[in-house]
Amino acid sequence: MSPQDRIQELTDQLNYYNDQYYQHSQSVVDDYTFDKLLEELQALEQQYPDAKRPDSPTSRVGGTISKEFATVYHRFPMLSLGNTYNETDLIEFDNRVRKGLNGDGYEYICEQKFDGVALSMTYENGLLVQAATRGDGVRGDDITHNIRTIRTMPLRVKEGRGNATSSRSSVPPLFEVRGEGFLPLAEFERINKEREDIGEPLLANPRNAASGTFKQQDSAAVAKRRLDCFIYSFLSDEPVFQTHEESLITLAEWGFNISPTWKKCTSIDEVMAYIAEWDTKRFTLPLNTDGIVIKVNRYDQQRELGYTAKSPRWAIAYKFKAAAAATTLNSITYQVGRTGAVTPVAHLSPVLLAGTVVKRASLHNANEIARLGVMLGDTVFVEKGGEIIPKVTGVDLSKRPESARAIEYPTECPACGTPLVRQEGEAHFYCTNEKHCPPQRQARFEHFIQRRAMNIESLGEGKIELLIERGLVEEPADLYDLTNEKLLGLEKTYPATPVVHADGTEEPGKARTVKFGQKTVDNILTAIDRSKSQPFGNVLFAMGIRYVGSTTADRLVDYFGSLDALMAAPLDTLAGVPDVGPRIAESAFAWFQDEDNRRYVARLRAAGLQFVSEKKVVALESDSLAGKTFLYTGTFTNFSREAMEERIAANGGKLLSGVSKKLNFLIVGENAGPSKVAKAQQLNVPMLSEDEFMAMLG
Ligand SMILES: NC(=O)c1ccc[n+]([C@@H]2O[C@H](COP(=O)([O-])OP(=O)(O)OC[C@H]3O[C@@H](n4cnc5c(N)ncnc54)[C@H](O)[C@@H]3O)[C@@H](O)[C@H]2O)c1
Ligand SMILES: [Zn+2]
Repeated sequence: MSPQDRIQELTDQLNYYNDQYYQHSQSVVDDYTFDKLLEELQALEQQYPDAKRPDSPTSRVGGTISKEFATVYHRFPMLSLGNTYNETDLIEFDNRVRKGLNGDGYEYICEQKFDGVALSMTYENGLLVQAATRGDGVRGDDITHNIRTIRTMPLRVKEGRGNATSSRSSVPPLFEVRGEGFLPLAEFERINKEREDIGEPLLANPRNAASGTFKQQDSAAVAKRRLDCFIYSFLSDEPVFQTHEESLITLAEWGFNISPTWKKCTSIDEVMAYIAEWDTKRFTLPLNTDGIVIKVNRYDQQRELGYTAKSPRWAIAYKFKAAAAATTLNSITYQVGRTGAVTPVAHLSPVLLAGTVVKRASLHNANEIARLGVMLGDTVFVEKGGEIIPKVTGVDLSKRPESARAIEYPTECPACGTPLVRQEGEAHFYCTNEKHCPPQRQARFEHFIQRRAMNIESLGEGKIELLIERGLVEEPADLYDLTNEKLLGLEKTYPATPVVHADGTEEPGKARTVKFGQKTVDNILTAIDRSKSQPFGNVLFAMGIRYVGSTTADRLVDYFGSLDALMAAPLDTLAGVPDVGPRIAESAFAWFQDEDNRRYVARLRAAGLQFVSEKKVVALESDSLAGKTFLYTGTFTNFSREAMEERIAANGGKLLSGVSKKLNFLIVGENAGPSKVAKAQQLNVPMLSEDEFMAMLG
């Protein structure tokens, strides 16, 4: 292929990766591969400038803006960062800085390169007035209402302490801060556990999950995922600070969330030491990072060095290659989850990876095994993102031993022998023996006792296992037949699992004894009794219907008010409930048709659980809004949120949760969400002012 053709090919390929990455929150290739291809394109374009295309990814910031949000123009362009994976380039960068500053002394500030989504926040008179994504660097999406859900993002800046020693105690009337929005790892794990629990496909990684969440329309749904943001820069028309360091210190005083991991370095050697220090320490942070950002500290020097079309000349990102290690795949076991999904787990020869010993890694599903082409006995690469369990990412075919054996994916459930099935479009095989498959049964109990369900967590940590084993319980309804007599004195010792240390030595680990003393039994019986007053939404969630997570359960409860109404509802009605849709509706409908499930529900009812919503029923004032659907956005002079919702209900109207074709009216208050308004315009949904709405009430 000619170099010119290669330029065409790379441009198309990289533009496609960018589109997937920024528009669809998906990484088709890993960052290292992407960056190497970009480097190749850059080198070719330098050699053959005539072949360079105007849409080349080397001279543009990767993202674009979307139609779903209002567009905002950035006051200062949001650029990318030059990056490198090696120290030689870093020394070259340092040389360029020195040359550029003509022998003037300089310092660097080193920061973590947080792996999330770039955000820009504008403050006017101390108030957060606008927040936007980077978009194409010039224009971004207005996602102010989503950013307001971030608890660490000040809506109002804390005024300086009035120590009057510098101009920095007073907040300038107009400024912008930039930061990285992210999903904390613990939150990512929580969401995925919940998704697994209700049978939803898992989110691929925290970065993609964060970028997908920031682009959601419904900020109530965004608020449920506890996004966070680290601020790392300050911009204003009037000079406020002399150095980046000063801005970081002051922004923290103003109430911004500044990661305390930054450090001032006076030489490139100190920078290297900082990089070495964080190479493994970064895995202790609450979020993923993928490198270190090195910035010239003084603002006047930053201005002197200036910018390329795409990135500042005064900063560079040193990127860590994903932490990877090679080891042997010894065996695979298959785990069965609550919904019967079978997940293969790779058992490896212990290997040190980013400071911890890894013995197990995730292989996701049968498709993934086929995609990797992996065999037992192979040398495999394992990689660690921030996730707890690392993943197998490739095979070293050159090391395949003659004894390597093909992986035979089980055709029967490893726990109960039921033939496995796979539905069209599903990645997992399932064991359909929902009721009697032991791991599914145990997981059903664990689901039932969790805090957001019946809150009987004193039964955790091996106790359920023991109750099942002794034949005291078969299904969660049996919990309500437990007595002091049946429980007191039960005991079992679980064997130790060996612990492998970083130096390869092994320790036998500790055996664990589960014991039902009087105090434990009292706690359990009290919690079981108290669970009878858990609200109906929790009970519905506890039943463990596939796809019915706790939010969906609450929506169904809000709509139907009682289990009888829910069970009597035809499929169409179920599917019409806001945020439910056909897939969940079918799952719930089928579940309630099943004889066994009906019997189970009857037992829970007999045990005295809540099957009716306690939500107060609003007395009907008029039917002036009958048959009409409403949504409101912003704040109102005459109504609080609750009052607004009550008036709609009391006059026969129905509240929807988002702008759709089903919406009849959008009531627009002050500070209305621009995305809701834009969507309503797009769908031709009429908008009402507060006065117009009051007139409709009559
Ligand atoms: N795998 C793929 O398919 C694919 C596709 C497109 C892009 N990418 C990756 O994304 C990179 C391009 O993304 P980019 O343009 O956002 O550049 P970048 O990620 O290399 O660097 C710029 C970004 O770093 C972030 N950042 C994090 N911590 C920071 C800090 N302390 N100070 C300043 N900025 C900080 C900001 O969001 C900023 O916008 C590529 O180099 C590649 O690695 C991957
Ligand atoms: Zn089974």
